Amino acid sequence: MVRPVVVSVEDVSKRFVIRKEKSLKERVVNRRRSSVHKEDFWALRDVNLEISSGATVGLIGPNGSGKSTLLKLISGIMQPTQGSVQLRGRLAALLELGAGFHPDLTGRENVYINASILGLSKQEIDRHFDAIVDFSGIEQFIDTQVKFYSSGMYVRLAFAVAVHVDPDILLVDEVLAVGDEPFQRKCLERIRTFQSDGRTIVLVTHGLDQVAEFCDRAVVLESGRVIADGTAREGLKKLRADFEATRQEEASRANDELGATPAKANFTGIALRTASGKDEGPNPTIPSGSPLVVAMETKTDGRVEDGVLGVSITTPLGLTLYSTTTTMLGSAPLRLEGTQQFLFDLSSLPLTPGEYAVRTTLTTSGGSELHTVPVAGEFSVDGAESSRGPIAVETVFRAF
Ligand SMILES: Nc1ncnc2c1ncn2[C@@H]1O[C@H](COP(=O)(O)OP(=O)(O)OP(=O)(O)O)[C@@H](O)[C@H]1O
Repeated sequence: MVRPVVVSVEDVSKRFVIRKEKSLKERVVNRRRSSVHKEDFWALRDVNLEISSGATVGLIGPNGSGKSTLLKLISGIMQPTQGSVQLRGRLAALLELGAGFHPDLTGRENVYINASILGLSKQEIDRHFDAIVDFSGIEQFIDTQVKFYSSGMYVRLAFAVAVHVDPDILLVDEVLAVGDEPFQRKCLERIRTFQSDGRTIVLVTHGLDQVAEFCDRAVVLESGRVIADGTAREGLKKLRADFEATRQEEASRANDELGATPAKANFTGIALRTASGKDEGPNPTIPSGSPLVVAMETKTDGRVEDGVLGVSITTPLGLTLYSTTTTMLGSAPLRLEGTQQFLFDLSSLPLTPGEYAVRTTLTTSGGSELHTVPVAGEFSVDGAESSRGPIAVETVFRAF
């Protein structure tokens, strides 16, 4: 079934003008000119996005990549500098704290104003009012001015309004994270109900587990551009790889700043071998409980006297299921020099059917990182599905 497009973002760019105070010297030299520099800053560049009805989309990316700005453009509280945004259906948005509610008005007054902006009549709001207050759990404070609310109370009321106005499209910015655990769970349950009702949800979050759990699509932003748009798994993989690359760059910059010249040791090849002993290409499939060999080649410029190799099995989203190192296995520190080969022979992997990844690490015995490959290989485990969770346990059921 082809689902209609309900959010269409076409060639959208957003420019902010940033004002920077001039230094005292600049002001003295240029006395007649204004005391501020103005600079253009493009928070979004050429963004194209079509979201179909019923989709749950996660907008992810590093800090400052433009996620909240994109959500504000979709919600209409901000206009694009270039391009256009089109919507079909009633929209409710939970944006950054402070947007939407008037601080000097009470919770009750804000519920009426907010819900009427979102398209409900006075009678409809009267009908939903008790349910909204009940969902928010802040009945005691409903006649208090919202400027005295804690951020969690604020979000509770805002979320309660948003989900009671019967929206076709729900936009949620990171705000949910400020609610306490029981309230977050309640919100996520409500989001699940929204999904099964076939409503459209766009979620900005740094909670990558939430994206894995809820979203059928992930859009990755970086410096205002869409760098990946696909399944949640593809998006998360791309983002994690980027975070890892940034982390490694920062670590090497920190080393440079310290004037340290660490020996350069790298993985130059990694292969997964199954019981057959052959290299089975990049994505082998093994039966549950069977062995896997991780073979690796390293190359070292100079010499490392105390190398430690590590291997981990992770889920595709990076959760570690198993991890070991040469030290943990009782091996003495490795002398790394030139090109060398090593292997870890994992004699039995009791995993349930699914997809998994292998991470490899190379450090010194003091813990300094030499090279990490977050996804050095991927493999699948096949077999009958008789349980949930990653570990395969042979279980027999008997009735008496
Ligand atoms: N009103 C504004 N005026 C000037 N610059 C702004 C404005 N709003 C956002 N920006 C800038 O635009 C960029 C993108 O901001 P945005 O809040 O969309 O990022 P984000 O991906 O949501 O970040 P985070 O993960 O930190 O919430 C940032 O560099 C931010 O400083």
